[in-house]
Amino acid sequence: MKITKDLYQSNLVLLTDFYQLTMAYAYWKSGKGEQEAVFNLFFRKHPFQGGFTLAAGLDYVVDFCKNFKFEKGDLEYLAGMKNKDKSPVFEQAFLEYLKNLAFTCDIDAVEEGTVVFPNAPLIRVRGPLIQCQLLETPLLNIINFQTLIATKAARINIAAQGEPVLEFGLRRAQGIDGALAASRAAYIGGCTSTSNVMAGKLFGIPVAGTHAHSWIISFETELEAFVAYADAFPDQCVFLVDTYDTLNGVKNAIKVGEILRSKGKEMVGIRIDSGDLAYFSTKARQLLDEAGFPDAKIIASNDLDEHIIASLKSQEADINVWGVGTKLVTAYDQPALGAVYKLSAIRMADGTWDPKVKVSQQLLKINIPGVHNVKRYFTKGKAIADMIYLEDQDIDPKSVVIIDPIDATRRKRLMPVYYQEEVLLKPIFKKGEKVYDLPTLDAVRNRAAEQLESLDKTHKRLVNPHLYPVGLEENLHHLRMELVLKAKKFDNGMD
Ligand SMILES: Nc1ncnc2c1ncn2[C@@H]1O[C@H](COP(=O)(O)OP(=O)(O)OP(=O)(O)O)[C@@H](O)[C@H]1O
Ligand SMILES: O=P(O)(O)OC[C@H]1O[C@H](OP(=O)(O)OP(=O)(O)O)[C@H](O)[C@@H]1O
Ligand SMILES: O=C(O)c1cccnc1
Ligand SMILES: [Mg+2]
Repeated sequence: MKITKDLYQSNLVLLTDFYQLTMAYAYWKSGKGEQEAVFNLFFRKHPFQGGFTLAAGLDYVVDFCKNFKFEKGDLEYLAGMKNKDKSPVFEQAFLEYLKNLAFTCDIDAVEEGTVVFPNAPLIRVRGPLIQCQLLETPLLNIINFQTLIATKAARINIAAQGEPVLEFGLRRAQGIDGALAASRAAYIGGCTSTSNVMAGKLFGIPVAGTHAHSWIISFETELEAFVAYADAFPDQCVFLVDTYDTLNGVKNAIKVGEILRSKGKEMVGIRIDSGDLAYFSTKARQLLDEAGFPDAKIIASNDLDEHIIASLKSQEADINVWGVGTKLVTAYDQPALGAVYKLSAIRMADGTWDPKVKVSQQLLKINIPGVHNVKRYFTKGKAIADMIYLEDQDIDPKSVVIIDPIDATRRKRLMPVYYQEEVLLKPIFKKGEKVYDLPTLDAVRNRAAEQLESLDKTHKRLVNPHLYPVGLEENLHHLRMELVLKAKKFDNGMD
């Protein structure tokens, strides 16, 4: 998908925080700009108090990197930026440098639709410091949001237990790209369609919908409105029944359903958008069944989320299709994922890597150093643990121990000889050249479904999920501890 071309008619190289450009300038001036570095994008805690996160957004990242170029207009804008004393912020030679800057990084990333866990990288960027730094903000912007919404959608779809979830969020989404990116991510997370026609056009997502109360109240009576709708859409009739009196609305839908049937057509169903959805759906089901419409679907909407859907399921509501808008596309209960992008290694003059940690009072906030990757172990198709390991470390496959990054007393011994394994970070760009074929959106959606299937149901519980084990390989754990102790100079760790 070419977001830059289709949506913005330009590249997005200035879609970054100003401080990335000022740092880039200072790196350049200090001669460090080309020093090779490694940064990792990861999050520290699952959103929505859940037990899994579904990665999304890589397609946009690839598009962003392919179009990473400072063009004339971008440089003119930067040239016009002035300090308080009216001197230019960026000297001309630096703007020349930006003009000639070509994207040359290596990017390794988990594929879209992969289930991911805290602390393990979703994206690893390796390349000249300046380029790595300039990628921080756009990569976080893209991945944070789409991953958040794909995860929310997956939770909603889990609650719906395989029944279709129609995404209705456009009117409440966070602006234009918030809406489009949310529709895309919601589809990856398992939604069956979007109401957003432009998302349909841009991404090939199936577009679907019913009609609004305005249609009904524009007529003298509800029955007239249903008849006129059936006339326009004899093959796709879903009647919104709750404008005046829901059960009377169902009776009117049945009347029009019978008219349609006399013409050899079949109504698709009804939609209920207010009131007690358990009560009205059960009553509506009885009326439809008694009238000979057992196949008519009952669609419910109205501020739904995974918790209300799960509650309606437990109340045995007779709902077959779920329309979900606001709470999905705005990630209502947690508006940001909180993924970060941290430097983990820098290449020294002698060619060796210098692993880096940013020390914090909380172990949770201390990043994982070095050039690392993630391996997932499976037994009988089920994911059992993820190991974060140093890429150049020899690991004895017969005895793998992973250590919890927050609590080193929590360890798990793995016997990989009995397992299948998958390295999660896949090469996407090598020296700036794309080496990865982007899958279609449908393939990403299928991967998400398979990945969720590979996860034990205890991790997919909506509340108080069982923690999936993610640990550091022993050597990486020791390296991290060593660096932390060194940085804290041993004695002030308890200030
Ligand atoms: N049986 C139910 N169990 C749990 N939650 C429900 C049930 N029925 C509906 N809900 C949810 O309760 C909330 C009801 O919203 P609200 O108080 O706005 O009432 P309403 O029926 O939508 O009123 P209005 O007619 O003004 O739209 C919605 O989020 C809806 O999804
Ligand atoms: O409730 P959501 O999950 O956001 O789903 C979309 C909602 O948008 C429409 O009504 P709208 O909210 O615009 O008006 P209403 O609440 O007055 O029906 C529709 O009838 C749904 O209720
Ligand atoms: O098609 C629908 O029923 C629909 C679309 C947008 C928002 N609410 C409902
Ligand atoms: Mg509403």
